[in-house]
Amino acid sequence: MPDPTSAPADPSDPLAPYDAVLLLSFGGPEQPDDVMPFLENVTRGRGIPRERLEGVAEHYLHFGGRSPINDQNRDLLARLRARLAAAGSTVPVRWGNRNWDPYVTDELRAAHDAGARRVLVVTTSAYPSYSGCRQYREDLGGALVTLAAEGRALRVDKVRHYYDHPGFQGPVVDAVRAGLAAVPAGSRVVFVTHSIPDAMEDSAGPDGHAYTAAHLDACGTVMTDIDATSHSGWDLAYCSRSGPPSQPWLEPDVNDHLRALHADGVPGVVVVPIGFVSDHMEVVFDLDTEAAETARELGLPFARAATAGEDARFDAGLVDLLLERAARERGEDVDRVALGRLGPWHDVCPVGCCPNLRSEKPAACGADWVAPEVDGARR
Ligand SMILES: CC1=C(CCC(=O)O)c2cc3nc(cc4[nH]c(cc5[nH]c(cc1n2)c(C)c5CCC(=O)O)c(CCC(=O)O)c4C)C(CCC(=O)O)=C3C
Ligand SMILES: [Fe+2]
Repeated sequence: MPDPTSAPADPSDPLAPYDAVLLLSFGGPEQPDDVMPFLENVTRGRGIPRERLEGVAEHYLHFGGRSPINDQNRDLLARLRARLAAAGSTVPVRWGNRNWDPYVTDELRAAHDAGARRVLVVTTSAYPSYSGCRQYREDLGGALVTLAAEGRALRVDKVRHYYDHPGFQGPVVDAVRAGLAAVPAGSRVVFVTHSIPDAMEDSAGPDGHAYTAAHLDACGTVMTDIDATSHSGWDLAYCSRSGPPSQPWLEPDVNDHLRALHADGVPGVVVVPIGFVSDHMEVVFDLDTEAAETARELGLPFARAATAGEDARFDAGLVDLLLERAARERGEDVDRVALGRLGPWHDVCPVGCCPNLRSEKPAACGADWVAPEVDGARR
């Protein structure tokens, strides 16, 4: 296999015109000493109360101060490299994060120094919202501004959201089936995603409410593939609420919802973390620890369905999306595969999509991005 971190631009590469790929993720601490600095990175300027931060620090320390997310991304990176190489691409693939080492700015700088000028980004966030879309785009934008001031000119594009892609939904269908096989007949399917402030939901996407619309569409589409006699319906619930208590966030909380289902006489639940692509801290703490404990207290049979990220169809789907976007950039007419009723998400986010309600920051990969002037001669 060619060196995955340095390869020249090649017009015959299936990823042309791109000359680098960046897997962009959230990041997480690797050891106990990283926990507080990581949490400060995540919450800087976000108005999160100190008590919430200390509570979340304990979740991480409960798991040895190490988030599972980085190793999951290392594994995904290796699978993307292998699959792209098998597809005949020699374009280097890197991994960078918003909130922890390896940081996105450092990875883009290294990509530039290895010769890259057009980078295609794929994130580990499947749905639109400020947190899942523009915030990643702002960090890319900030990185490009920093690099431009250093004389490094780069262009980045981002693959469309993939909650509606078969590479994401196929594994979820199998996970729901496996979960239902592990609980009593007539159990309820409880899809779970990250809660966000109501104000973020109201403004998600170009016209608002795109976060819940995308989730409900994905859940409904997955359920069309599930035997209707094997369950007693489905709902969408939320986990990981943060922010001050005075601020409304999306509800119901998954724990409250399990209590309500138990009171209704539901014989069991399959909790499906459809909002997350891998078993990171929200899944292993908020669902496998907290929600599982709630179910145990209620005596409610409980199964937690797998996330999509470890399934081979997931990395195959991301590679299809990378190749699709490259083909579209070359002007080819390619079919944009999308399940459900909403149609494929934007390749380039429209102006004002998923706004930052706190401050205006330049965000890459959108129609409102203005490339910074590049200083010096290194371009
Ligand atoms: C929509 C969404 C996703 C899914 C999309 C995506 O994947 O990006 C997501 C993912 C993740 N969130 C993560 C961790 C955290 N999120 C926090 C805080 C927040 N998340 C929010 C939303 C989301 N978050 C919001 C609205 C806040 C409040 C602060 C703000 O308005 O910005 C905080 C601070 C403490 C707290 O407030 O809970 C932490 C530590 C990790 C890493 C896990 C690990 O280490 O394994 C991952 C993958
Ligand atoms: Fe989060």
